[in-house]
Amino acid sequence: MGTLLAVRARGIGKCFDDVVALDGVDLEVTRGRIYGLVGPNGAGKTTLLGLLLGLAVADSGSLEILGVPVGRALAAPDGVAGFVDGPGLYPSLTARQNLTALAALHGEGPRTAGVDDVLHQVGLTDVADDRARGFSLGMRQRLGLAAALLARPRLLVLDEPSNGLDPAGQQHVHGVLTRLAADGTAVVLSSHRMDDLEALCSEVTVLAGGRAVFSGPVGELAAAHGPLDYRLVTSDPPAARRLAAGTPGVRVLDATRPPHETGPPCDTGAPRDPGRLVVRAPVPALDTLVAALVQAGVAVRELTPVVSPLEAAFLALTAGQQQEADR
Ligand SMILES: Nc1ncnc2c1ncn2[C@@H]1O[C@H](COP(=O)(O)OP(=O)(O)OP(=O)(O)O)[C@@H](O)[C@H]1O
Repeated sequence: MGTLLAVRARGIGKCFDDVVALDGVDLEVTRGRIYGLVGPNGAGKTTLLGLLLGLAVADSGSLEILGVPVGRALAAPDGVAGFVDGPGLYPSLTARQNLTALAALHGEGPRTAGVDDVLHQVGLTDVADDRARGFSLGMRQRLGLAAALLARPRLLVLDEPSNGLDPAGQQHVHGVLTRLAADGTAVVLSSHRMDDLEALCSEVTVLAGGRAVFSGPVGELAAAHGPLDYRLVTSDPPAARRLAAGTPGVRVLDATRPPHETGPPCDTGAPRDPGRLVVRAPVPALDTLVAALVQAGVAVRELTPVVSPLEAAFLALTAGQQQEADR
């Protein structure tokens, strides 16, 4: 079983003076999978990724990478590549020169990829001879990814690889990562974007205040939240409001409150947009409400979660922990 794991971390702790960046974090990443780390700012994501890259050493706990225990010395574990805090590039060199310099450091061999190949993989062939200085953030991210790919890593570690990518760039990078995983590489990435997680990751760890508050399949995270808030637009808003208020399990919320806010619902005072209703309900109660609306001849024109289930779960999981950490 151990050899199937690219990362096996147990009880990882890391402090910076009196700041507890990681507090007993466990992490298991299987080879051939894309694993997501999410969490609010300061949750500990970059710190954890830095440990995987050998840029820092944990204060406590045990860490095994690609089956090899990580020691106390600062060193990039064999078979691992990636970046945290943005890729390190030479701005005055072209994309190709940056990669050629790195390739020379790696030394050519069966375990390294060619410069042209990685440029092609990340879609930078056309700008290969442009200086990195003039690159947009998204292009720098792609070049950083290309640099990591040179080493043909068995574990790829990326800190917010989607930063600055336009939708086409994002799709391209997703394609690269998906192919790598299909070939057996384990990918660990951090992201603030739930769409990244949904599109890419099979499993995810949610960090808040240095602790893992959720670890498991992305689908389970989406289900890890109670009733969602739904936006309800109908042909007869007053009737819909009355019916919603009378349906067991359905709470009518003030449609003017910020959509991400969780906690007890507000009163049902007149919303700014009287045609729109926001209700909080578990799915069975929502079904009952929709049936009641149809029976009363009220047309349902829109019924959508105010935030995605994944986002709602993320907000609910991290809010309490983060407040605790901030105290
Ligand atoms: N080198 C350092 N020196 C001092 N404190 C640090 C250092 N690196 C991280 N920290 C602190 O450790 C905590 C975790 O930081 P980290 O950068 O890992 O969080 P993060 O989840 O990556 O945040 P973000 O989403 O903002 O990138 C923060 O309180 C941060 O200020």
